[in-house]
Order: sequence, then structure tokens, then C-alpha cells
Amino acid sequence: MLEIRSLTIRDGHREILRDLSLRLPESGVTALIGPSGCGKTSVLKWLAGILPLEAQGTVTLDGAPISTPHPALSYQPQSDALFPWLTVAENAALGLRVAGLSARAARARVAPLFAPFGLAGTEDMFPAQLSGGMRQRAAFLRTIVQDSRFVLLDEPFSALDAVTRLAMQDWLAARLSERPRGVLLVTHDLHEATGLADRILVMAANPGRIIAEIPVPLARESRSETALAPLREHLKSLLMEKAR
Ligand SMILES: Nc1ncnc2c1ncn2[C@@H]1O[C@H](COP(=O)(O)OP(=O)(O)OP(=O)(O)O)[C@@H](O)[C@H]1O
Repeated sequence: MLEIRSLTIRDGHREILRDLSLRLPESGVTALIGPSGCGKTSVLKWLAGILPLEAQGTVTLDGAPISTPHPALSYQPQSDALFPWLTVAENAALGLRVAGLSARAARARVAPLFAPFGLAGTEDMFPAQLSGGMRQRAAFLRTIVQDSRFVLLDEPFSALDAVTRLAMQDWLAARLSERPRGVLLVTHDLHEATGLADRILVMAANPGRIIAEIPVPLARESRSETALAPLREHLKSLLMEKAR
């Protein structure tokens, strides 16, 4: 279990986030939704150890305080953030290289994953030669091959067209059922949140805080558009209410 306790983030005198606490179980997807600017990305960046703002709060793993960045957590930023001058294989292996593996060992670890990630044959290509969905899968491969217990995803599908986005959501759900991890997913898309998450945390802004925790009780295979519509309406009204 990963737990954030009492996270407050400030930019000078401005309070961006106030006293946010949340628990991330070992498996399952927790979606973090909320209006633009409420601090969703800041929470992920703080967990990833890359937030350039003053922050107070603790993060514990199985009850013990940890400092970030931490190998139990991998982070995928908003853009796919592949380096254009590296090949797809080099990009995919980058997280492992940063963690200290040799180029050969890192390459050997990522190589068997290209086929299951729908990237067979792209190893020596450059990111610009791939479609948006393929680039997204390469970024996922880089994130997931690190074998971290928890994955922080910041709007991972927002740049994709609707069809590719749906395919990628199914694909992510399949990967997570093969190898469960605790996922914290930031998204603006209520269809995505209700379709993928086991639990949805709703935030409000000024200062950023969690105002509701909503479980998604349906099994993934029963999540039709109709079955999820009342939940989406509920989320929408929570978001609109706080925006007034
Ligand atoms: N490096 C920074 N310096 C100063 N202020 C920042 C910095 N990063 C973020 N902020 C501010 O913190 C607040 C929260 O930003 P953040 O990106 O976390 O929000 P968000 O909920 O992820 O927004 P969006 O949904 O638009 O991506 C915003 O007001 C933003 O301007």
C-alpha cells in the first residue's frame, strides 16, 4: 500500500494543494479527476520526485516513510516524452538504463515485450516514424518494464484519437489483469475514468483538495455506456457544483 498523508503544496504564498491524503492499493486503478489547475499533475510530480514547488507531506510504502523518486513508483508524464533522437528500443530501455542496467541488459529485458505491446518490428525505428498509439505504447513499455509496484499515469491517452484511445484503454486493462499494479490515473475524460477505474477521487480547486471518493462497483465487462451513465452524471454534477 502506498499512502500520501497531508500533502500541501505552495507556490510562494499561494496554496496550490491543501492537506491531501490518499491511499493507493497494490492493485487496481484509482482515477484522479478535477478541474484544470486543481493540482492533479502536481500530486503525480511530487510522488515522482520532480515537483519544483515547496511541498509538505509524507509518503509511505507499506507503512514506512520513503523519499522520492523511488524504484517502487514509475511515472509517465502527460506527453509521451520519447526522445526523438533515440530509437524506440533505446527509448523503451531508458528507465532501466537510468536505474543502472547496462545497455545490453536493458535491451534484453525490453526485447521480449515488443510483440505483446504491439510494437514488433519497430525496435530500430525512431519515434517520429510511429503512429500516436504506437508511441503511447512505447512510452508505456518504458514505464511498465521498470517493474514498479505502482504506476503514475498523467492523462496517458489525451493526445489520441477516439478509436485509438478506446483500444489503448482496453489494452491497458488487459496488461493490468496479467500483472496487477497499483495505478494512479489522472484524466479529464469521465468515460475513461468510469471505464477503467475501480475508484474515482474527485478534486476541487483553490486550493486543490479531494472532495469525494467514489467506488466503481461494476466489473469491467459489465461497464456498458448505459450502465455507467448515472455514475458519469453524478461525477459531472460534483465537478460542476464546485466550479460554480
Ligand atoms: N512549476 C510551477 N510553478 C508555479 N506554479 C505551478 C507550477 N506547476 C504548477 N503550478 C500551478 O499549480 C496549479 C496546479 O497545476 P497542475 O498542473 O498540478 O494542475 P492540473 O489539475 O494537473 O491541471 P490540468 O488538468 O490543466 O493539467 C496551477 O495553478 C499551476 O499554475
